[in-house]
Amino acid sequence: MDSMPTATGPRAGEAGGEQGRAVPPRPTNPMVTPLLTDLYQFTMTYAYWKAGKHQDRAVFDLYFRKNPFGGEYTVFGGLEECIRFIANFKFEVDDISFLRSVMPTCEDGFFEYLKAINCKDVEVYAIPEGSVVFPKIPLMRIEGPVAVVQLLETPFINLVNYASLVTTNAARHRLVSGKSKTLLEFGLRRAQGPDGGISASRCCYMGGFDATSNVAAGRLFGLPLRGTHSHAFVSSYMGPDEITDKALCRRDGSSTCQDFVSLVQTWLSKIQVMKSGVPNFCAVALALSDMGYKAIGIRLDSGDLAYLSTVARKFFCAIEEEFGVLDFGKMSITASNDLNEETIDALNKQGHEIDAFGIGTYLVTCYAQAALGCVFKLVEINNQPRIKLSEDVTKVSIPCKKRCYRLYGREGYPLVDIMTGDNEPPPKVGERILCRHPFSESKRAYVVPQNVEELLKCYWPGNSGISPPRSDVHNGTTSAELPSLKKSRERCLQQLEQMRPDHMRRLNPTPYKVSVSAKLYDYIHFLWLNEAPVGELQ
Ligand SMILES: Nc1ncnc2c1ncn2[C@@H]1O[C@H](COP(=O)(O)OP(=O)(O)OP(=O)(O)O)[C@@H](O)[C@H]1O
Ligand SMILES: O=P(O)(O)OC[C@H]1O[C@H](OP(=O)(O)OP(=O)(O)O)[C@H](O)[C@@H]1O
Ligand SMILES: O=C(O)c1cccnc1
Ligand SMILES: [Mg+2]
Repeated sequence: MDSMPTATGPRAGEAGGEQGRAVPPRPTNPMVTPLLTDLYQFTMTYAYWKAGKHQDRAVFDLYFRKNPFGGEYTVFGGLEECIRFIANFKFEVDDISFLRSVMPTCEDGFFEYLKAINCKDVEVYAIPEGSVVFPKIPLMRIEGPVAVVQLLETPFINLVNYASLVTTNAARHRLVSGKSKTLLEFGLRRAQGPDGGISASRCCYMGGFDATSNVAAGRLFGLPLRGTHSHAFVSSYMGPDEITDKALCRRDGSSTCQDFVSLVQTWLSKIQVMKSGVPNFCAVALALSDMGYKAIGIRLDSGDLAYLSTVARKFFCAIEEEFGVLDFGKMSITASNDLNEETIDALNKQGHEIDAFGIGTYLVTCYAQAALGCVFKLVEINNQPRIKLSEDVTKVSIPCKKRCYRLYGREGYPLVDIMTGDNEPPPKVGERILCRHPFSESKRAYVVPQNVEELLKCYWPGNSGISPPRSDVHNGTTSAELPSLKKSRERCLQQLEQMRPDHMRRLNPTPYKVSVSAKLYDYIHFLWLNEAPVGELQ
């Protein structure tokens, strides 16, 4: 379990010790409580209870239907917060009082039932956070008493939807920038409220950013913090005369320069050729260098960033050459100002000398696409498969409790994801398997996998959860530990790199194949025909 501190109070079960196991902390945002759901979930829970079917064993899949940003991949985020949520799922006394006031016709027995609800009978299987994922494949499979799991629909989608969207956005910015660039998330001021800002900082780090300017997120998640300074700071000085304490001690403490400002001005007189802040920066950097300090660099925040970065780099290199200041030419150049994938792509095409991009508004608001559109669909109840039909074939759900695998080809690339029925034997390395498009009869392919990866792992009850003692093996899958944020970031970067490049390109990327086994295909279409009414023409 991630050992990040939380600002929201003690870990559930902390006092009791729960057999000495570590326990997932509360959700990062204290607003994430069992009331953070839609009213209709309570209406349905009441109806399940009233009908005596609240304990029916249900299986729901959480998935999305289409990749965002015109791309052909998504990065999964938000799992840890879901696990924190169910680990601490409990109605407080005043939650119950409030629910009584909004559901005045419900019997006392229903509220007694709600009071006693927790998630000890719920199981959550999920793809590890930070994984590259595709439409239709369940990101999470949630099993448990139908009335309880129904209450999880809204908060789970809420926790996964934006997290996955912004992680994907961050990953896309990483891919267009290239591995060698430093990416700084500067979005807090433009994020959709405090929660948008905090979640964005965590997710952008997971999606491949290096650091954030968001101090609260730095503290909550242990993220690297970085920052420069703004125009206000520069323009707050009317002139050098304002600087009263002019002394600067050498870095090694050996002596003190009584008038550092004059030292800077001497340098400035030697290099003043460019009409910008760059010579000012260089004069200070050179004077600092005299005193044994090393300046870090500049940030460009307006104008033509490709041109200005090139001019600044030339200036730095000329100074290195002229005055023999080692590595002055390698001074870091950060750029910001309404950057996004397109502008970074344009800068790359023009050629530039930027080392670090500071990206805010377009990144955290997910300006190019507002939501991912995750859904939570019932796929089985009391071992009976359920299917949701729709005129729109992309909206037909894939029934049954399923297992999901990623099959890798000879060159090491993932070739296809495949869903099978829960009881089907898993695909085997070196054994040919038929992969079928779930809805299009003619689309199918044989695959001989060189590697088979099972995608869904059991995260709840986890082997570090507050869940009651029970076998750590569920459905043949050993409970997985939630990885640290750093590990999820590594997973994300490694998986992005492992994908075939044509799936990842920005323009007209090739769709990655998502399939079902032949057996599941037949079963889906059998159910479909069974459930779809036959029309009558007159
Ligand atoms: N070389 C470039 N190629 C493509 N886009 C660029 C380039 N340089 C900067 N941009 C982008 O062009 C836009 C310029 O913004 P804007 O019109 O506000 O100009 P500005 O120079 O920032 O003005 P101001 O100084 O008033 O803020 C920004 O979105 C920036 O990221
Ligand atoms: O541009 P973003 O990608 O959102 O990145 C963050 C921006 O926030 C700051 O300025 P701000 O936008 O507050 O003021 P400015 O536009 O007047 O510089 C900073 O200088 C960046 O430009
Ligand atoms: O540190 C910076 O340069 C910064 C931080 C937030 C927003 N804009 C810039
Ligand atoms: Mg701006």
